Amino acid sequence: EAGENPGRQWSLKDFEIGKPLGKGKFGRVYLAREVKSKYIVALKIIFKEQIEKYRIHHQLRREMEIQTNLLHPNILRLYGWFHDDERIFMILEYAYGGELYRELRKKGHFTEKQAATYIASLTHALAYCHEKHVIHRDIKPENLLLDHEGRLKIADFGWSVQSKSKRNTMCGTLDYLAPEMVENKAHDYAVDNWTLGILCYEFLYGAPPFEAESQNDTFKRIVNVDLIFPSTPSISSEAKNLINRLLVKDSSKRLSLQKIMEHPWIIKNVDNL
Ligand SMILES: COCCOc1ccc2cc1OCC(=O)N(C)CCCNCc1c[nH]c3ncnc(c13)N2
Repeated sequence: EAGENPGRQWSLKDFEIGKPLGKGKFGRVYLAREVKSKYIVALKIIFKEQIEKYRIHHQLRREMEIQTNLLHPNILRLYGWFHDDERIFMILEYAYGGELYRELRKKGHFTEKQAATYIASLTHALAYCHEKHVIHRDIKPENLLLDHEGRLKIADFGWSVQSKSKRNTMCGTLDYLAPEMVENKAHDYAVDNWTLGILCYEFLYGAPPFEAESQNDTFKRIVNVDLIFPSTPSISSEAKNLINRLLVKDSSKRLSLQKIMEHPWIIKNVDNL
């Protein structure tokens, strides 16, 4: 399998490129097959001029070092990478189920059982990242993928940082950003806990809680934690309790990842805990 000899130098001639899987800000992802082993992978192709233009070379390098060292069932594997004169190629685990948000748009919203299962998977993956001093900071539905068994995989670590200290660089779309980030204050691991609250709400209602016409209105709703639970779909009080304990302005008062795993809504709705 592609990961067996990580040290070896890969090149484009080792792969047959298949259908495009999607287009991101900095690159396109394709289905691909390693010629000798016939192993199926995803190949993310990023143009070097894009990297120079957006001056994200060091960030991309950090992201690839981080993702190579992360080994977790809910984190998309980065098996290795190579480059030619104008492109960088990332050899990634292929997620057959594609992007989770397509699933969310198709279904409108997930059942409480499905939402709780995804939140538990994300919590496990984040606990693992925080143990390795990695803050993801940019978890949003299009960076969440599903494998052939419908298991959640976090893909893009574009904004992750290997950090012990507090960070305060703006990043990501506003909807998922915690108050301390949109207020450009120093922030720490707890931003990922806030994002779990945003995603839990979005999985259950089909849209993020602070969505608004303008970025400025979203900004105001986030910093005021202007949280409203619509009457439909009708959601259990346990689910609302979890969301209320994650979308807390004071980052030190947000429910910890450990406490999320022990929350009654998770215990009640997730099978293989
Ligand atoms: C700096 O980059 C770090 C790595 O980022 C990614 C790795 C793998 C990705 C996506 C990644 O970033 C987000 C992105 O490019 N899009 C939103 C466009 C493509 C969406 N994926 C579609 C997809 C379907 N089946 C897949 N199996 C594996 N990986 C996939 C996909 N995508």
